[in-house]
Amino acid sequence: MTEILYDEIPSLDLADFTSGNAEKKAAFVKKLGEAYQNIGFVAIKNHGLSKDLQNNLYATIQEFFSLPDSIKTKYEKPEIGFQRGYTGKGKEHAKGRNTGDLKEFYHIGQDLGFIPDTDPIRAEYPENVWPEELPKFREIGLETYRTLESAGKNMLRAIALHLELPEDFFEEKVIYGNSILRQIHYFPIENPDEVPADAVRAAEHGDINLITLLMGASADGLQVLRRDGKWIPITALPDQLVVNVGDMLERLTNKKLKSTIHRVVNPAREMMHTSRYSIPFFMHPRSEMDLTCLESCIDEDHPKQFSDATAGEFLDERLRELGLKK
Ligand SMILES: O=C(O)CCC(=O)C(=O)O
Ligand SMILES: [Fe+2]
Repeated sequence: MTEILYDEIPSLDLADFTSGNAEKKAAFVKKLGEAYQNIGFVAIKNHGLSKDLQNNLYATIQEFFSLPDSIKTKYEKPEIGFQRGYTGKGKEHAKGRNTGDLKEFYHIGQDLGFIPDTDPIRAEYPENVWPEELPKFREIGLETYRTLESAGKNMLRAIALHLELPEDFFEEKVIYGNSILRQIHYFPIENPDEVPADAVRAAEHGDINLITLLMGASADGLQVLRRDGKWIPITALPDQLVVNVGDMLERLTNKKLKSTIHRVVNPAREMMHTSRYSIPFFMHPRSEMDLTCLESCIDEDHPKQFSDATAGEFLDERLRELGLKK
């Protein structure tokens, strides 16, 4: 297949998929499929996340990150691989690197309060961690989590149709899935000479999960690597979410859908003293999901490229590679 080289990521309207108009729905699936077989990224509007909620969440996390390190580290949980609560500056590095990224972040996971007692997945998840300094964080964070999870489910329905699977193929795999809402602060650096010469805000990487939904960031810097080697800046509009394919979906589809490498570059030296905030939602399935390549994505021209693994096994391997798990 000749690859399409986009100069920017395609924009889609999620309402075309959800509004009940069959023609618009089919057109959405086609455009999404084309984008995911090429650049692996789209920007969508009408995703259901209100501007107010986004603003409230940004205001809350800015308040959190401005607390002194001695308070923030109270909410750090190395014993659970930092999967909930705070992760301090420079702790995470991209796969294959040793230099830590110039960021700190805070994780919200699937909240135990919403999972029925009868579902054994409860036992796999740690409790969320809520900073006592910010009483509103819990409500705002969980509402954002649920809204993005529901937008993600719609995107997965469209992906299933593109793969000629039943529309609800992912439904039971993502219910009470291990998704993570990560609020990131790329912190100010007063003296750029004090950080390692090769340290960047986020070194190039592919996301681990099925899909990522990313709220508009507070500043530029995100770039995706096009297949001809050119880095394309992502400039999503304020009303859009960026939604990209992660490594789990790439595995499942035997690379039919592309988990595209991306990074966040440092600003110009004179702007290094400024902060950047961004909030990705990493949509994960339940740990038992089988990521074995779909038979329909394997043929003579596309031999199977991945060994069989469950989502849980794959996640554990990647967390160790990122320095977050021993
Ligand atoms: O900060 C951003 O814009 C993107 C962050 C990202 O790619 C990630 O956390 O996986
Ligand atoms: Fe990413």
